[in-house]
Amino acid sequence: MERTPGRVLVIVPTYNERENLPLITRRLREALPDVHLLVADDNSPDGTGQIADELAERDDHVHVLHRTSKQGLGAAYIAGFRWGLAEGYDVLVEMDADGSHQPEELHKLLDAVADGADLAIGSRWVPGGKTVNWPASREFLSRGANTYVRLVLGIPVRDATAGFRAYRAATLEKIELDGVESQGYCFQVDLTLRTVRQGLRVTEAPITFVERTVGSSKMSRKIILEAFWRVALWGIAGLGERFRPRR
Ligand SMILES: Nc1nc2c(ncn2[C@@H]2O[C@H](COP(=O)(O)OP(=O)(O)O[C@H]3O[C@H](CO)[C@@H](O)[C@H](O)[C@@H]3O)[C@@H](O)[C@H]2O)c(=O)[nH]1
Repeated sequence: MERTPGRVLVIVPTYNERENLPLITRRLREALPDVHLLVADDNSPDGTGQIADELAERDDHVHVLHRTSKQGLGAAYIAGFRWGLAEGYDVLVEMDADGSHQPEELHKLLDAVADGADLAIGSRWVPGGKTVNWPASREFLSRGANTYVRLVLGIPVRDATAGFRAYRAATLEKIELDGVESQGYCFQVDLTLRTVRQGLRVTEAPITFVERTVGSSKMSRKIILEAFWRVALWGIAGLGERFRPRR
């Protein structure tokens, strides 16, 4: 039986996803008809924003946030979270537009939240999780990045870079979104770390990540470097906290 932990908003950040957006919208609406969708578009040159507007005109469960320029995944999600919190949603979900994250698996994350998780992560690297058609280089990078994160930050999460996740609204309210500066994919690690450090409950549910067949990844060297230096700095800051003399 389907269980929902309240009003759910799925936030989909988009940059040049005109072909993917109608398909992912249809799949989500069919899989979970009650959930709402917010498209956070960074003024995509390919007209994704206009496609989103057309979808929203036909369906009152679809909403659009138009942003002025490409400012990274993290900034788009923060804007989406703020919109969702102001509108009173109980659960805010992150999901890619390109079909890598399957709407048909979203119920696993919502079940985990209904069972008490403050953050439920759709994980490729727990038993039962997997990837389909992902190039070996991307798998190597993702596994390496997660090992680096675990070693440097010591957080007990197998897939801290995963982008399919469900947050309780209360979690986002506690983790001080104002202080988040990460722009690229390390945004995912940043929010995981903040959630863990608040003593909140993080659950990983196994998912199948399917490599996109249309459009292209926005992964770049800049995104990898940002993740590398930010994680190192968070690790050093954490060590400083641990060894600070107590008075
Ligand atoms: N608005 C906005 N959207 C963006 C931006 N950059 C990427 N996106 C959107 O964010 C989603 C994910 O981007 P991809 O470029 O397709 O990601 P990926 O390489 O497949 O990376 C996936 O794996 C990463 C590593 O595990 C994850 O960290 C990431 O979230 C994602 O799931 C897509 O819907 C894409 O359009 C941006 O600057 N602005």
